[in-house]
Amino acid sequence: MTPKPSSRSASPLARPRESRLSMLHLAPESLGFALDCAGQAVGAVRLGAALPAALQAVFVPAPEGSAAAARGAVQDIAYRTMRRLATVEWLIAKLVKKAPPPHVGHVLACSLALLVDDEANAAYAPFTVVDQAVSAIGARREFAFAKGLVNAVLRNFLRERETLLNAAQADEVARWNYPAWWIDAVKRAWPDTWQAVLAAGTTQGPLTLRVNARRSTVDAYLQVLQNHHIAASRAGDYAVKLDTPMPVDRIPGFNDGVVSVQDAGAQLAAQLLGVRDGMRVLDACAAPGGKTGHLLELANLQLVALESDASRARRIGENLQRLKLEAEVRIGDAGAPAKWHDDIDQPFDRILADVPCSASGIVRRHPDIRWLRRASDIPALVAEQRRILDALWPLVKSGGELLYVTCSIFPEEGELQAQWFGDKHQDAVRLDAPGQLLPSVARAPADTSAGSDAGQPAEDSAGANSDHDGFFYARFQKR
Ligand SMILES: C[S@@+](CC[C@H](N)C(=O)[O-])C[C@H]1O[C@@H](n2cnc3c(N)ncnc32)[C@H](O)[C@@H]1O
Repeated sequence: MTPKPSSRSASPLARPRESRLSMLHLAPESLGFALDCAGQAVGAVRLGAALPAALQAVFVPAPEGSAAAARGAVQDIAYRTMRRLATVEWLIAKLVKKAPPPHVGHVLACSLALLVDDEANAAYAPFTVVDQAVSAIGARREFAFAKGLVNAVLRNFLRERETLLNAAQADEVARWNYPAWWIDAVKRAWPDTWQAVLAAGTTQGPLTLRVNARRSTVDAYLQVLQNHHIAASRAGDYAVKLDTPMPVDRIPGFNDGVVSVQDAGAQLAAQLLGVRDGMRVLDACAAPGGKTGHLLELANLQLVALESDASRARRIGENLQRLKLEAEVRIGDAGAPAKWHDDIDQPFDRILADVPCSASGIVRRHPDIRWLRRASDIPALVAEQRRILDALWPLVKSGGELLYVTCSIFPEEGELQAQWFGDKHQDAVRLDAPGQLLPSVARAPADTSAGSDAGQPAEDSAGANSDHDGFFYARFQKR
């Protein structure tokens, strides 16, 4: 789920007039321009905005013609910075005596995020980063005074790089790049594998495709990719993982609906529901429609796709249009069926309850989530998930099934929730399902580093040594 802007800060993207930035005099294709824009996006996330919305807000006023040239670089820098935010904020605190103005701090954070990788993996040469960061700060009239500071901080970092990065390891937050409450929660939940779970979440997820079963097979599609000289491998019954991510419009067959982008762990949902032609199915929290599309690829269904957020619901239609498939899209609250379900006599054969959750299992694709969530969000989400489950259960036909799904790694939203449901609903029989899938990163056989999936099963239900996000699956049948 793409995280929504936090309700705590009503409009983190709207700057008060007095804090608006002055004109930026930089070429849109320069690294300095990208650092400035990424710095603005990081600043918005720090005020509570979701990163995709923050990036969108940065691009809107960008000079004409700059979007295409700069968008990729800005996005890449902002996402990298989110994954290393605690490390770079720790470094800034070490390297400056007095906290700089927020925009200067955010540009510094983005610049350091480009410098912490060793030179072999770095996206830009270190001195280019320093030079362009200084230009970015100098190009805003109100911050030009801080050019010397930015130059000194970045050069000092490069001089003391190893010592500083080693010292950062002693600070858990700076080392793992999650808030302290999150690190504690993962340690409590997964005492034997917590390091691998945290490390997996700071990698960049692969580009995984779902092959449309109506149009092709994994083997046939791998052949198509090979003909296009695109390296890829099987990652599940319908899943293909590209060795190198690429824009979707360059992926063969994407625009025609032969494949969709979907994580290998997420692809299990439609398979676990065991849908057959003619079934009546409710996809209860459906937007943007990833799992809706998969269900319809597997069988001819009477499918109701329910979503509470009208703007997100539009994306279900867009996705299905590309796949040339149809569902009945309804806007409504899954926790209040009386408002959208008037066919009381027609219960469902299958219900997919892909409920709102912490999204803690998909942080490698949405690295901002960890900085937006608060520990107090978890009990609120647990209560909401229970409300939705209680309301949906009466809509399941006798002999029918409900699949409970979260993209969370916290047991409160996973196994504990499934146990609560089974205890409460005596007519619910728990069926076989994967339970908790922890995020895993495919690795070479000899790799036993902390960043590998050490401590996790070598093989799981998403495929042998596959590379997938974190999910929880529980399946219940009504007696
Ligand atoms: C995890 S996402 C669903 C992802 C979707 N199943 C897919 O595979 O593309 C959860 C969705 O539930 C929606 N939602 C949240 N609360 C809801 C409610 N009470 N009733 C219906 N939908 C809800 C959110 O807006 C969000 O789009």
